[in-house]
Amino acid sequence: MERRQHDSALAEALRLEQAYVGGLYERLDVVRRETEAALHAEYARGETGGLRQARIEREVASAEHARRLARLSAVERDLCFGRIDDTGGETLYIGRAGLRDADREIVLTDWRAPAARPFYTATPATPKGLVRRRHLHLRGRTVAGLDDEVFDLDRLSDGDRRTLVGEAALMAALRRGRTGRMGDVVATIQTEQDRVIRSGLPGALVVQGGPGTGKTVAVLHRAAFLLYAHRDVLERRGVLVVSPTSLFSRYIGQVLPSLGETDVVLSSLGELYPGVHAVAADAPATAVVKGDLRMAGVVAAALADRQRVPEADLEVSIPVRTSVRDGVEVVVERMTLTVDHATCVRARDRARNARHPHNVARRLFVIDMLRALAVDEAVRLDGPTEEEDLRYARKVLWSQPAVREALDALWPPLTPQRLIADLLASPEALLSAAPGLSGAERAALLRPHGEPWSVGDVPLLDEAAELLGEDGDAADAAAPAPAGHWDDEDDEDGDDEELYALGVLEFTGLLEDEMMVAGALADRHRAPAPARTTADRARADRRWAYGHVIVDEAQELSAMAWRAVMRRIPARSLTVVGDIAQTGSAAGARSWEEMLDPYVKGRWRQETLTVNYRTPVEIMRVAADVLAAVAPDRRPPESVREGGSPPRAVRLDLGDPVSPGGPDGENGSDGTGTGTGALTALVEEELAEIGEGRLGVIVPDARHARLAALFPAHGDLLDSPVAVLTVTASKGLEFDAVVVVEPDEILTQAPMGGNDLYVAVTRATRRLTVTYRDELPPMLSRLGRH
Ligand SMILES: Nc1ncnc2c1ncn2[C@@H]1O[C@H](COP(=O)(O)OP(=O)(O)OP(=O)(O)O)[C@@H](O)[C@H]1O
Repeated sequence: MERRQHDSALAEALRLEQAYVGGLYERLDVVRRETEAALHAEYARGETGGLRQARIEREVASAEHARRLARLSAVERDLCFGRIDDTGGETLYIGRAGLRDADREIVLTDWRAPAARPFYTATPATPKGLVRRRHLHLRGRTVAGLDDEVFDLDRLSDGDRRTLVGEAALMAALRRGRTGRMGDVVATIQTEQDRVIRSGLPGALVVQGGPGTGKTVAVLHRAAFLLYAHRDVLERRGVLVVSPTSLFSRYIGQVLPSLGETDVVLSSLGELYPGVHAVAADAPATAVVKGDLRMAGVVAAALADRQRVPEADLEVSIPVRTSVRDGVEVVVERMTLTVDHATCVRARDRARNARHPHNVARRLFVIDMLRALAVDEAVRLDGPTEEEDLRYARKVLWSQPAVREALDALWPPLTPQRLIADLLASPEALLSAAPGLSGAERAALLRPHGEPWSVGDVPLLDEAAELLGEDGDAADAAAPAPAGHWDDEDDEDGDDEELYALGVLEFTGLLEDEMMVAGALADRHRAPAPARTTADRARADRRWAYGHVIVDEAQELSAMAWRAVMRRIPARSLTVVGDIAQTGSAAGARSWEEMLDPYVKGRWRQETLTVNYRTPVEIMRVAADVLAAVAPDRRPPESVREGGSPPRAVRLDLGDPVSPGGPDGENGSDGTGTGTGALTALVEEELAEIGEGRLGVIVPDARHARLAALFPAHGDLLDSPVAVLTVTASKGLEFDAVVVVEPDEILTQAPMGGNDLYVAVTRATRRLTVTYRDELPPMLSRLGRH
């Protein structure tokens, strides 16, 4: 009887909610059509013609309509996912976007609006004025189910004073199989995550949290929140999300678009320098040296070494008379022009002291040297030495290949790639530029020309680019310029911007850092052209100054990488997310202070996430043992999932890591397996257990190539049912089932091996299996008991 009553009440509630939600979708359709019409009207007014100002205004309006349309399309799925009723009888529906009806009344509240906040923060203990929170589950445009939490303090027992928000909806979300891509969690954001998401824009926020605490997902929602709350600034200046690998960038790539935000730049560390896609990792010893802040001085010294003066006077032999014989021009008389050593030194010092980037300062050097050559030529030929004549003579001299060659040898036009590749390939160049490094450190840096760039090279390239001026400057500096152009040392239009930039530098303390010259910063603040999106422009421009930067898995960044990141955010508005206990890179962070204090000393705030939404309690106990062994002062997060299958260890002999092949037998009768066949069988077994989900095989680096070949991925690795990964590549990812191969080798393969093992055993949402040949490491002994 009671059951029947409940069912009919539920049916009635669903009917009412369907009526409301149906109305919201109708309204969404109307707004979309209106926006489409406005966009077409803008196009119809023509893209050309009219005053420049009017044209720009039209372009801006079109871009705004197009962005709005993209946002409205993105919110179709789960448009409305919640409802709150307060003690005053008010009801609000919460959704992915805000909507107003034809009378401008709010019918759907954007999840980011302040009014929506109680939906995420009310708990039975602190109901924030709510009497009920309802989660709506949609299938397409149909309301398929709902979960209610009624806040009735009188009925609250101590045990009920849980802090999980919308527990039923949360658990339903967590139970879903992994799709290979991270999804948004807008309907089930938890209170501690909400605090991170809505923390203010200015300054540096550090989000520290153990594995699976939703750091990544929370900061992506934070990006969407900041764009909503500060759209004016951030749409112009852009938001950058830096991730450790491009695999991880792809893994998280869907979250912001699903929240209606498509204009955010996602970049891996190896892609931070436009035009380079570095994926290679350096050996730990190399990574440590390359990541050390002393490398900034080494790059500067390497550049200074390329600004030379001849040991004695400069002598250049140029043709003065030629004649044509048999149709070929031959030189019949040459003349040697000289610039004395002291003048060469003066020209070099003057160019250096101007404090312009190398490729810009080169112009000063070349002008001075050409002038000296022109004077010498005039003296030798008894020619005129009026300024006008010298200017002409300079131009003629610059067209002489011998002159160009001589000056290029002293102050060459350089690209960052050329400077760094030349430096790292030459023991002599390294010795000269890095006398402060030990012999072993210099040896660790050496690499042959032509090797692919490593992720650790990217900050060096960035450093070089900052000192050289942009690539375009190298081309300009190499090309002959009209004499008049080279006389103008300053770009007058840039003066105001340069003053503003100086102000910014002083404010942020960068002036003391001398990390960038004001001219370079001024370029970053010049008014944008309206045609391309902010993200497009920012992505292509190494010197872009972002409005906000989010750094995920931030513990992996070296000190040099931080320098490159900070350069992109002169206003120092950034969110830093990570877990010091998961640091895998030997050049990575041991503490947040160590990495951040050089830039924002005493001016950063920290939030800590404490609840693990990924790893079930049973697996987390194993992870906690690992953590206790490698970082006894850190506490693991508390898991909300229970009832996962018990994690297990399986003895499995895969042969030697380096020798190809190894035994190829099947499972032994005692449950011990040998060979890759046994691993394949184990993976099949696990796949059968998880049904639709994904499985990750996490392996020691030395075994990766051979084991990855057993499970070839067709297309993107993330879409494949089985992904074989090194620990570094698995960072930040998660799978329904995980098989960790040879934990002993993971522990010993790198200085931070303990942290790596902690990462590996915390990637599973449901099942964990560890395979080993000889002995389980003592910190995994709990597994041996299963
Ligand atoms: N509020 C939430 N509602 C639903 N799912 C959530 C919530 N918070 C986190 N999750 C899920 O928990 C999992 C872990 O989240 P996430 O990857 O962001 O954690 P993390 O702290 O970055 O982990 P790690 O440090 O191990 O990389 C993801 O599947 C995420 O969707």
